[in-house]
Amino acid sequence: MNSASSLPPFRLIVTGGGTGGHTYPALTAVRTLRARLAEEGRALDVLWIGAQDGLEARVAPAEGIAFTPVSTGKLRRASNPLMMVSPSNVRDMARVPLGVAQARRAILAFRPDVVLATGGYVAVPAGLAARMCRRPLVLHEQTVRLGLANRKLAGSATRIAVSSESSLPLLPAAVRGIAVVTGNPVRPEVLGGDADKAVWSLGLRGFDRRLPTVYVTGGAQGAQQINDVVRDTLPWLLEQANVVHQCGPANFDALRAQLPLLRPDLAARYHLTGFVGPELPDVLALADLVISRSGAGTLAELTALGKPAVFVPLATSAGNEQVHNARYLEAAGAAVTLRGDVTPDALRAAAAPLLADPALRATMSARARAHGRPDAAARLTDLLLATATR
Ligand SMILES: CC(=O)N[C@H]1[C@@H](OP(=O)(O)OP(=O)(O)OC[C@H]2O[C@@H](n3ccc(=O)[nH]c3=O)[C@H](O)[C@@H]2O)O[C@H](CO)[C@@H](O)[C@@H]1O
Repeated sequence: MNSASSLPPFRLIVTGGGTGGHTYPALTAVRTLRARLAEEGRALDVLWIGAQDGLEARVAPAEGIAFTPVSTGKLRRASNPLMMVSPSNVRDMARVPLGVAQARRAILAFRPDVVLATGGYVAVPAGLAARMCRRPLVLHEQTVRLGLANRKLAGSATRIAVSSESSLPLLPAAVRGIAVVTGNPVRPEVLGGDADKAVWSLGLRGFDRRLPTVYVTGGAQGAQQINDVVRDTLPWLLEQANVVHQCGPANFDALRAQLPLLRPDLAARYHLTGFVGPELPDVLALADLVISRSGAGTLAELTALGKPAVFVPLATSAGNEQVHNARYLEAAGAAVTLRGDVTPDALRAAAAPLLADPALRATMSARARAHGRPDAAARLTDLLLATATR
């Protein structure tokens, strides 16, 4: 018998979620750590502390990960500090102490070797509880600047993993010494998609494979602004491309109601969906061009795969983080960013050269790939193992 197999299971608590951008890096870290430990004959026990209404509440059980929901409140940003004292903020902030108490109970019972927090407001109670229970706490930040949850937790962290070197000078000086650049983990299956499988599994029989395929995505919840501009550009777009449009579950019915307005030959090249689930890798493999928000998760995936993109950044996210993300790749010649009013004319002007010129897409693809970090999950796993108490 391998002597390593007599080691007790490694015990990990992950916390974070709400959106895909915070949920999938945690999921990828769990999978990578599990595989790494298995090579040493060691098991991994995991508990995910999340919010009942977050994406993580579906993702963790589907992965066979034990899930404990805790109470938490949205941390709203406000340019005017007085706005922070709104009734909804007071109500939400009052939920955090209850969440800390619930998370503390879970941590004391589970006795993790390390706690990984990947952001989203649900990470705050569990991160604070980790500190109270004196468990090592690793934060992972996907975006260039620390998000609100990670800013609240930075003082409690043992290590802070960031996704790019450009984050380091932006960190509070007091925590710069505990920061490590790991990159933003991308789910391994995202890198191994099959375009033909997407056509088959999504029933895209009307797609014309001689034309490029555009994947439109607004992030897990969809983006109204992208949906509106794509809807208004659709007849033109479908003259020169197939389109897979992920619109967000809440927006699906309203958009579907407009489908009969499309010419049938064009409608055959259009696939509308609320959320792209397990078939995401195949859809990405099929895509020649992506029109999307510039959230950190999407960017990590598009650069790892080398996909040319037209970005429509969410301009109100903290510190205009999505604008920064998008412009960074645009400056590298890997993407185009829509600025100012997001009109059909602006989208047509940005997409037309890319749809017309496969050589241009190939050049942008190579430039995007140069910014990918396929080893991010392995680096984050190294950090978790190095920070664990046992
Ligand atoms: C509105 C908001 O607060 N956005 C933030 C949120 O992004 P948000 O989570 O909305 O978006 P991201 O781009 O980071 O991640 C989306 C993830 O969901 C996946 N996906 C999306 C749609 C779909 O149908 N299926 C699917 O699997 C994507 O492939 C990706 O893995 O967290 C990011 C990471 O901290 C931040 O950079 C964003 O600014």
